[in-house]
Amino acid sequence: MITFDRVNKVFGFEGREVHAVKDVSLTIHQGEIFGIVGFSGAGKSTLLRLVNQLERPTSGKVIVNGLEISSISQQELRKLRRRIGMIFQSFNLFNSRTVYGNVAYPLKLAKKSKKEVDDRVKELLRFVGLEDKAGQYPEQLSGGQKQRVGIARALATSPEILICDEATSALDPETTEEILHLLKKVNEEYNITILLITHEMNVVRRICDRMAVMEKGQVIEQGSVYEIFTNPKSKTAKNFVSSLLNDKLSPKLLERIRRDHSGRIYRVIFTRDNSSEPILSLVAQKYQIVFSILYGSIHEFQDRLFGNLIVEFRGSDVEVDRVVEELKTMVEVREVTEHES
Ligand SMILES: Nc1ncnc2c1ncn2[C@@H]1O[C@H](COP(=O)(O)OP(=O)(O)OP(=O)(O)O)[C@@H](O)[C@H]1O
Repeated sequence: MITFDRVNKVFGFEGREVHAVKDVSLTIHQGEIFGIVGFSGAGKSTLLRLVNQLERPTSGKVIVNGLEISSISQQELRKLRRRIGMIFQSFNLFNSRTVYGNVAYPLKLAKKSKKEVDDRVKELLRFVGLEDKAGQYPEQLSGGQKQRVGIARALATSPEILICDEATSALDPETTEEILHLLKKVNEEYNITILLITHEMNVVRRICDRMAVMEKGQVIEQGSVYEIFTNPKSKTAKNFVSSLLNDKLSPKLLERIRRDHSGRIYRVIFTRDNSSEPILSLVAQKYQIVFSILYGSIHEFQDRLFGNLIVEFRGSDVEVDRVVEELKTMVEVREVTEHES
């Protein structure tokens, strides 16, 4: 659906060159929600802007629906842009137009009849839950409502792709949840492929199927969200993941745990679709030892669980060794050392 094939983008800036996108190769499949994360300046926005030719690549190919877009005519480009909707962190609504007027705008540009415009605007306002706000102006709306208008407007011309540029970064956590839920509905009910950029791992965890991590213009890691969250390879991905999973033990915390707990301490990682508690309880019961969960979390990734727990086992060395051996057949277990914390 969208393919970046060894794409580079170099900007000339105050007499020097900025290599904003470096040799990026990436494929986003039809119907998926794909997230790109990275720190500020990593090149995410530039990569997005290459998809609808707001930027042209310095080298390499950007292919959208089989079309290599740097070689298409102006007319084809206009058509392509109608098939790509876009929403922004700052909503970019027309303040002088009503909610209705904002959503109707791209339809009028596409020269739809009055009835077609009216039917479509009403359908979309219903879809985003704003039927009763049609006559209001953006300044009368909350941030979440404004983004709903942004989404309705982006969907007006029935695009196949929706590009989201930090679409929830200006919203509070509860409103973010509502907008993510709406984006998921856009993806499922209209079968629209979504490409989003964000610096919030929670956004990716909640709705994306696959993801890429960018750093200094390059894609340094890509894969399923579950894969990257449960087994990040690069230092940057590890940092992003632990910011959300909160799974790092500071040396201070480890010291306190050691002081307060005399048993042997292990990190237990669940990456399968089984719940942590019964496994730990069953094995502990079998060998008659006691365990306590000292720290950690269990996260849900769409329909899969990931648990990362710090567990103390109390019993004789032989018993604990047996428990650990048995647990290792089901989950990942490793002794917590100063080094790994
Ligand atoms: N038009 C431009 N002219 C010159 N340099 C640019 C231009 N656009 C982007 N850059 C530079 O390219 C690099 C990547 O910027 P980009 O905006 O793509 O990163 P980003 O990951 O989206 O960051 P942010 O999250 O802060 O928007 C930065 O160093 C930026 O300063």
